[in-house]
Amino acid sequence: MTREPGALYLGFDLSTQQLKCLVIDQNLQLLHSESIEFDKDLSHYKTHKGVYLHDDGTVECPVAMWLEAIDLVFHRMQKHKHIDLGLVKAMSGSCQQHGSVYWTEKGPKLLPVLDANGCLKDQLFPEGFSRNVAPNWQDHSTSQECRKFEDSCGGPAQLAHITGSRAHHRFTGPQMMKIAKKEPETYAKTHKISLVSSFLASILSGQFTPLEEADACGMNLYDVAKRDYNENLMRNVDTDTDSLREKLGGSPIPAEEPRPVGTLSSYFSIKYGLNSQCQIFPFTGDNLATICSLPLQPNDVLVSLGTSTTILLVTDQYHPSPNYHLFLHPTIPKHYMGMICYCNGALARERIRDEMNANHDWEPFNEAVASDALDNDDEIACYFPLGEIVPSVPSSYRRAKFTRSADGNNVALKLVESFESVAHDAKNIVESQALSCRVRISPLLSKDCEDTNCKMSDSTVHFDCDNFPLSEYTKRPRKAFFVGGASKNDAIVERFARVLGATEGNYRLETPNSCALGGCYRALWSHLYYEKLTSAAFDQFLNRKFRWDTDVQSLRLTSERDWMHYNNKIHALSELEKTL
Ligand SMILES: Nc1ncnc2c1ncn2[C@@H]1O[C@H](COP(=O)(O)OP(=O)(O)O)[C@@H](O)[C@H]1O
Ligand SMILES: O=C(CO)[C@@H](O)[C@H](O)COP(=O)(O)O
Repeated sequence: MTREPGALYLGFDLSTQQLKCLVIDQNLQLLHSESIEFDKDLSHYKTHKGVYLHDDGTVECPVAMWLEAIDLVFHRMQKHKHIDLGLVKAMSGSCQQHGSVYWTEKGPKLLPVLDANGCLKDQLFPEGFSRNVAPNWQDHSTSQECRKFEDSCGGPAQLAHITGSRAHHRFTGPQMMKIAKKEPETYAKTHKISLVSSFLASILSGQFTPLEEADACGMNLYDVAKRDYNENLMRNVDTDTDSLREKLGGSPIPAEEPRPVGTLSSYFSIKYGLNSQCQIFPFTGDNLATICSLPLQPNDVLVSLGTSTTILLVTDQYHPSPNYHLFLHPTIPKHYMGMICYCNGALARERIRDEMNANHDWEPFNEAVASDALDNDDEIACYFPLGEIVPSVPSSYRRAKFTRSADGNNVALKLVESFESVAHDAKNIVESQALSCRVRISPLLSKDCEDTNCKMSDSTVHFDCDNFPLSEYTKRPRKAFFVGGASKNDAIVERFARVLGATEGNYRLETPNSCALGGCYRALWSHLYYEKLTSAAFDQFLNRKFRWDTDVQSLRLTSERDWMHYNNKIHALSELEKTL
């Protein structure tokens, strides 16, 4: 491989609560990290945890805030003298999945002519956008639209078969349908629609950029096997499907093809001293970028402890099911990303932390989570301050004590208002979140994956201990990798690891910004591949370059005994979910 000494690569992540940007060199060495926290750094938008949450379940983000954040992140990076932005050869990155940005006819025309003496927000907002806000992935307001999507193709299993997922509130198709029906004037004014990922790529490249194919799988509109939009599903949004295709910018950019969407907009090169030839490669969804941050092998699981908790793995099998999501892999041909996503991850844990300690200090929470003396073996609970995705239930809290029959086959639950102390809630929330991941990822780990998925495909809400033996839910992953904001918390990660029970090791990525890091790696590999400086495929490239000694921290291996301990709670969780 030819070297380009001094070259730098940027990876962005426009996630729920922050815009992050990482800088790496050609050896994958992390040189700098910058982050804009929306609530704190752009507090005039009055977001709470990056979003506006409405009573009817609508959750949205202000587009103008993102524009300000983009300028601010470059402004701050420019101040760091050890980073020469002029050496940046390529950028890529990721954004929260499913969110959509609505452009007026004028919007895309403004992009190439932005004046570096002004700022993004003042020149693009409001006339560039037909909607001031973008739907956020935590939105729960599209039940009717989801039903329509599933009915229009024969049900959840059929929709999952076509698009890789059953209908989900947050998916872009149902969200666009809601806007088209409930805000017809807005929809009529909409000339183009971006996913958050293609929005950021458009801003950076100074031209409207089509969707990236892997991220397009999060819409309930894209036929994964045919690699094209499904006309029948598109009609749920707009009967004029040609016009909808046009709004989406035509066919998505093939996921695995490393070709730049353009070079950096002159707005950024002039204003912040970047190289005008810097290549912009496609941006994707945050979870899709996360799997590019690690050399994952079959049966490895990646646990992303961001605002959401998501559990991810890579597979070459397309065996869709309503119980999980499959997306095209963003960089490896003929591969897919399996995913299970929970809304109630970090924010639900924070609520319990704050009940234990008004100073938002994690210490008391961690003490409870790490404690083996705190006896909660007969307790099970679900903590869903927001409506949950899996199981698909409205906002709810349930706590129960349980007993098992002598033969272990039956569980009797007794719902309770509270446990002995909030410390029990701390340990129970981490255990139940991890246990839900464990049982639901199990079919994706199976060697006889095809059979298992077929058997499970009707059970769209609950995993089901009545009809399937415990062994269906007790497959152990090979390695578990922990990433995201909460992965720096030893107590949470250690407890999660014990429940998941990886057989060959538990690891924490040294930088919690795995999505941005995956973006950096994609930018670097794409640039080298496109410039014919490497012929290695992405996975070969990463396997060769990944530095196990510095990029991940190896954690305690889970013992068989620790892992078996949690078999006892699986049946109880199944029973508890039936009460939701
Ligand atoms: N030390 C910590 N212990 C537990 N959780 C933490 C810790 N530090 C950060 N977090 C959690 O990480 C979350 C943010 O994760 P991050 O991956 O940065 O979010 P995003 O979804 O915006 O990408 C916060 O909501 C917080 O609950
Ligand atoms: O909706 C999903 C995945 O389907 C979420 O994972 C979002 O992509 C946001 O992620 P974070 O802000 O938690 O990183």
